[in-house]
Parts: sequence; structure tokens; C-alpha cells
Amino acid sequence: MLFTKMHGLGNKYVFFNLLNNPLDNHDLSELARSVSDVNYGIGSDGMILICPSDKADFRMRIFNADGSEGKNCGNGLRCTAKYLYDNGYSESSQFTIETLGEIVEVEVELETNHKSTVRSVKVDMGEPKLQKADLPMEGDPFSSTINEPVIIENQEFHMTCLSMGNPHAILFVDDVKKFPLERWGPKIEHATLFPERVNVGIVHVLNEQEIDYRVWERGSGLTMACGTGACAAVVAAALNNRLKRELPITVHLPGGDLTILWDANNHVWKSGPAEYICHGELAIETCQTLFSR
Ligand SMILES: N[C@@H](CCC[C@H](N)C(=O)O)C(=O)O
Repeated sequence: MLFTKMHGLGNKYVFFNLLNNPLDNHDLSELARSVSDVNYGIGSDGMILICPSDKADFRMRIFNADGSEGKNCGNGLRCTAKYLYDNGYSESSQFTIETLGEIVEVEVELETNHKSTVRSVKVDMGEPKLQKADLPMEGDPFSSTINEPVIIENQEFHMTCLSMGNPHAILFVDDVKKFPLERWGPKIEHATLFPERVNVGIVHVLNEQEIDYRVWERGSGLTMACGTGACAAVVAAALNNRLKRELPITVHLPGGDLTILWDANNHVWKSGPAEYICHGELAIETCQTLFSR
């Protein structure tokens, strides 16, 4: 099995190109767990499948490191777009990708002096969804959660919860580096309040155009970056009047920076880099060993 490993700001995935070769007989959750394993597999935050689509130009499926399937992946979309453009699957620099959440539009932005080199990728991440039913979250399905007190293991947190395809719970803190995310991330992820679990983001607003953000990802744990999470962080900050809407915001993540804009038409735009790590071949024996473990 040929694979490509790519990352968006250190959020790393193993990609399988299934445009011409479907992976018929595999347990995809098991394959995702296996390839993500840092000791026995390739080592990643999850697996991404690039597939044909009958609704958009291409389709992307994302599996977390624990084998669960996510609805969307902001960093994965940029990597997928770069891979498709670089490998000649799209002649146009703008095309559409179907995700489990919705169809998104991507645009590869090229170096001015090097027209074939992708400098960054811009994605229309669609509209944030604020109702509890959209995450889902326990409580009145039509209400939203903006700076609401929530008790987890006798500790009160003020949370803003929304979906950017994936569900995110956002907490504002004084210092994202000092907050013990590895301790509270898994507890909030698995709280009964979130029947399908949740991604947990912590945010500190630095000024009108910059925020610090760290994430505990549902199904993958601490990662260097999360694209849908960076969008959710900016939307949450604007909803709490900590930032102005319609201004481009630089989100500082452990893996680097993303630019996010929540526009007047209620769409969230995200721009940032996508990089290759390696291309390789997963040996059949390795696959068999992985599946029998
Ligand atoms: N890293 C991703 C999100 C991956 C899916 C997420 N963990 C979920 O299950 O909701 C991103 O860049 O958005």
C-alpha cells in the first residue's frame, strides 16, 4: 500500500490515494489505529483517505488515531488540496472537496515567481453551527452555549461550544501554555454532556488580531494544530466580544500560525501551509502484522 505522510502545522496524517484503487476489504478504523501507532505503524494523528466523489470534485475522509471518523479536518483539507494539485488531479487552483460534514471550496495559492509551487491553501470552512443539536450536546437542542458555566469533576469552566463540521468546546484562559490541557482535555472530551465527545480548545486573546490557541483533539489527544479548532476559537472569541468579526485573525498554535476570517456572510475562511513529510510503501507483511495485533 503506497502512502504519503503530510502535515499542516505539525498536525500529521497518513494519506492513502483511493482515487483509482478502493480499499475494499479493510477495516478502516483498524487501519487508522495501526498506521497512526508510533511504535508499530507510521506514527500520525490519524489517517486520511482521498476518494472520488459524485457530489464534488473529490472526497476526503478523516480518521483519528483511535480509529473514530471525524466529519472534517481543516489541516487535512489543506494537505489534500496540495496533494491533488501537485499530482495533476486538478488543473484549476480552485476546486471542491466533499467531507462527511459538507462540501468545501479550496484554493491553492501559488508562489508568485514559481507558479507551480503551492505557497499556502485557502479554504472556505463554511458556517459555524451554534445550536446544541449541531455538536451534539445535552440540553435544549435549539439553544446555544456561549460562555456558559459547566461543572466537570467539581471544577467549573465557562465554555463556548460550536461546530465547524467537528464539535469544539472553547475555554478562555490567561495562559495557554500553563493550562493543564493534558489533564482536563480527556475529561471534557468524554464528559456525558457531549454524547459524541468533543474537541477541547483553550484560547488567550492577545490583541484585536491575534490569539493563542492549544487543542486536545477528540480521538487523537494533544496535537500541534487543529484547523477546524482554530476557526472555532476565532468564532468563540468574537461571540464573547473579545475580538471583532470581519477582521483577519492570526491564530498562534504550537505548530505555527493560521489566518482565520469570519466574514459578513457568516463564512469562516482559513489560510495556511501544507507540507509533505515522506512518501512510502506499507509492506504487506507489516499490514498483516498490524491487523493481527
Ligand atoms: N485535526 C483536525 C480535526 C480532526 C478531527 C477531530 N479530531 C474530530 O474528531 O472532530 C483539523 O485540523 O480540523
